[in-house]
Amino acid sequence: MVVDDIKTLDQNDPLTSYKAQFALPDEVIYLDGNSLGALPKRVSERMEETTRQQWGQDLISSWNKHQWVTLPQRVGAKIAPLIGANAEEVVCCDSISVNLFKLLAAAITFNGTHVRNRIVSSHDNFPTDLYIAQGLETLLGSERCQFVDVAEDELMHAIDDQTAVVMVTEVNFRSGKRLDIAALAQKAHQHGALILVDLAHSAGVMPIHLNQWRVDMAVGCTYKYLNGGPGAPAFLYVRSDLLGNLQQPVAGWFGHSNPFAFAADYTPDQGIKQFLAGTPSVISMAAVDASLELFSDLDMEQVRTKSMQLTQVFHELIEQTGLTKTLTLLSPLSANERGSQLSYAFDYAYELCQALIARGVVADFRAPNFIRFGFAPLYNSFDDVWKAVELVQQVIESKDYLQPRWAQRQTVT
Ligand SMILES: Cc1ncc(COP(=O)(O)O)c(C=O)c1O
Ligand SMILES: Nc1c(O)cccc1C(=O)C[C@H](N)C(=O)O
Repeated sequence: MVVDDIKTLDQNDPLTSYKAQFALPDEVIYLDGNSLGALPKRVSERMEETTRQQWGQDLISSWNKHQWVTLPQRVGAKIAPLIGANAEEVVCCDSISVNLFKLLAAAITFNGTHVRNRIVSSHDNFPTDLYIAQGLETLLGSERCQFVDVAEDELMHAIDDQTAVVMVTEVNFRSGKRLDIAALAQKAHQHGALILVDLAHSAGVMPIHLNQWRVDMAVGCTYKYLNGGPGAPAFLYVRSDLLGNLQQPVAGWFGHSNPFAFAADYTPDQGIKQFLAGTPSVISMAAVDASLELFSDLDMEQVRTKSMQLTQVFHELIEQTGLTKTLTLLSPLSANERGSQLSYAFDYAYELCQALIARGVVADFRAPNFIRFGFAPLYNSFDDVWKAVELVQQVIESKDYLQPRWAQRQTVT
């Protein structure tokens, strides 16, 4: 592959105009959109309007005038087509962690008997997913709720008649490996279990077909490929025919059928609104709402095609420059089997990551020893990939990663 091939790829990129929609610094090659997505310019404009006019001038009347009160459902409805769901099956609220607690607890109580008491997951899942399941087991007791975590490859075999809910993340945050969600859903249903999918590393970067795959419940975040900003609220999906049959444990007033009646007793809403708990974080959610405008005309197949090309070209260049002698690919070799990231193991991954950041290439390090490059098709170009690999080569060949100054560890890496 030569630089002219890269130019041709950029010239033929149907998504090339999207980059101008983002406020990225000129000198930075940002390959960390899988941790925190870049800032869309329209989000800054919306923040200005939401704070200055809606909050500043219209004050409390904005709950009605600007429909703040229905923002979780309206934002959920915008996320729905991106995940293959109907508008009334999705709400935007809380964090993934809190939404997992609500849905796992609802799934365990839905499936009722003490015989069907297991949450099955893989021990390579994102830690918060594991912690929430462990916490629920502690809360309910292991007779009522037993958490079983197995190797990712063993998931299919671990699903049995004792399984109440299978909890999986579509794209593994370490390796980037993609699971076959339709197959897992089928296996869960054969055993009478539900399936709950974490879409943190999939939403906004690949087509997702929750209804078609027959997924019962899902969660995802909006701060990665949906570019909603740091700490932006998460989303939650429940299949329509389960709505009304599940009861989530955080029975807050925003999940009440009529919150502004201020009744003393809790009557849950029968729709997706039941999964809300308290007052929505209006400002953060307005940011998500604005960012989602970027996705309204997007063809997610096109996004996926470019995402696969970006990871493919990056790894081809790593191979071509002989860097695979130093960096060991942790992600699946086939682009089709991974999400929009590449992870490489290297004993000096932390130092390499710091030396790259100093040169304007932002990737991230994950303990104990790997560097992760995330590719956001809306604002990463093939030229970014070319330049990033050149800089990786420069740092590795010069052994600059051995400089003691890179070894100073930060809390968030
Ligand atoms: C797969 C996955 N699940 C959950 C989380 C965290 O969720 P939250 O901080 O919104 O609770 C992350 C990353 O932050 C993640 O990668
Ligand atoms: N959610 C994050 C945060 O609040 C601070 C720093 C990083 C994150 C992340 O998104 C981590 C991410 N989920 C990961 O895959 O590692």
